[in-house]
Amino acid sequence: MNEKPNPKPDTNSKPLVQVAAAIIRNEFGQIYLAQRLEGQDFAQALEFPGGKVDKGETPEQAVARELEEEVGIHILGAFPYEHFTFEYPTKIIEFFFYLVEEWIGEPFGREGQEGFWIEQSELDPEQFPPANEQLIKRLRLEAQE
Ligand SMILES: Nc1nc2c([nH]c(=O)n2[C@@H]2O[C@H](COP(=O)(O)OP(=O)(O)OP(=O)(O)O)[C@@H](O)[C@H]2O)c(=O)[nH]1
Ligand SMILES: [Mg+2]
Repeated sequence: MNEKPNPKPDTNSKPLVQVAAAIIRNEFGQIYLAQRLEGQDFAQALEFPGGKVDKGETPEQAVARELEEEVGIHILGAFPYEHFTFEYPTKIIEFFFYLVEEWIGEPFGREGQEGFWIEQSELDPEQFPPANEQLIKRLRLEAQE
């Protein structure tokens, strides 16, 4: 065959995954974070609770379901905060991050993961998966306003 080399990286073969996650913020301006478990990608990293959007679900439905499953809270509202895609070596993720400030229940690691409340101004991008960098920077900046 006489195919020309393709100068662009072959991103088309990577699966595209939609992920919905929440910035859960309490009245003291602290944010609830979970620590990813052994066996998950980016194990030990901090994350915003959430997960993959299922077939037939909207991202908003997904974030509500994931928060019930992972941290045991029932959210009363979710406001779109950031929407972006990030390319990992093996997949491309489309992220839907929501700000959640009203919920019923007290978040805890329902799947055995550790949970922490951290001051918004003290979030550290290095503790999160690489996709979160810009988001963490924005949250830190907004905490100083
Ligand atoms: N939940 C969550 N996932 C994130 C964040 N940042 C980030 O890169 N991810 C990535 O997004 C993907 C979503 O993952 P997940 O493991 O939470 O998905 P899930 O809850 O549906 O879990 P499962 O696949 O074990 O059923 C993972 O590849 C994860 O590394 C984040 O802040 N929160
Ligand atoms: Mg998850």
